Amino acid sequence: MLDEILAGVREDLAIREAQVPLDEIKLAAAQAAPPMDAYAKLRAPGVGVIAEVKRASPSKGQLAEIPDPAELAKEYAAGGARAVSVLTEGRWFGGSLDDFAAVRAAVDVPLLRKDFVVSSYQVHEARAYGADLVLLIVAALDQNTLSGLLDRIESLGMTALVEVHDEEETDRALEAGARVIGINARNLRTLEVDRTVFERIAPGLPNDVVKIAESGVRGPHDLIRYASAGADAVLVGEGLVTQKSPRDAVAELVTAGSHPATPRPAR
Ligand SMILES: O=C(O)c1ccccc1NCC(=O)[C@H](O)[C@H](O)COP(=O)(O)O
Repeated sequence: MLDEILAGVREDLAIREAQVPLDEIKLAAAQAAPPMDAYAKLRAPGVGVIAEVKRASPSKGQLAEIPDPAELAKEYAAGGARAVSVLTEGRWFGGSLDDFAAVRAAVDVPLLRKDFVVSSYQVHEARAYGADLVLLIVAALDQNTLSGLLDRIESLGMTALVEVHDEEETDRALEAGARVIGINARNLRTLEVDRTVFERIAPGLPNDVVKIAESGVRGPHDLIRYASAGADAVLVGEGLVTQKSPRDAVAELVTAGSHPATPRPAR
């Protein structure tokens, strides 16, 4: 599945690189408003909610139409989302950089570029579009490329969210210098969600690493479960875009995450 997605990403990237030279993208990145300190925001007290603009997925197909991603992002922000994630991959997730630009213009919370980043061109592109966070998927990258992209992201003032699925990938993320690690419960081979993966890996991460539980949050009970295993934030897509009121759905999660009774291990 990952190889198939990556093949399409590389094809689309080659087209953009031919249309807009790297120097032009770098210039636009230099002129963009400075990035927010997403690391600090994600370490704030309580369990944060990163709310995702997600139209479709390989595991579920079409999830929601989302005719106006900016409006959805405003609802997320009004519900108390600590950050917004915008999928920019088009073939499988129905996202685009146009979606990202629209969301950037609409909300003032940190924005994650959620894509399959394999080249520094995409990192500069993310900055040019106003990203504060960029996703790096360990399974998609060799170690040199992972370290190089992470350094590039941080040198541009953004924060890398480094995604792992198992212990070996976690070791690679830490070796590369990840400060924010997303543990994704969705197995990239089977596409099944196993929430115990977070519970297994998160307790072994250093205290200063921000721990994000990705996938499988369908309501406050899932957030509370991830919180008790040490999550600083949860990344939620399907559980929000399929709701009648995404604002209320975010608010419910935020309330669960800020409740003093929500159990979280001490740092
Ligand atoms: O969502 C998928 O089917 C998927 C398949 C292959 C690679 C990545 C995939 N999803 C990306 C994500 O990480 C999720 O969008 C994100 O964690 C939110 O998950 P959910 O709340 O379960 O929609």
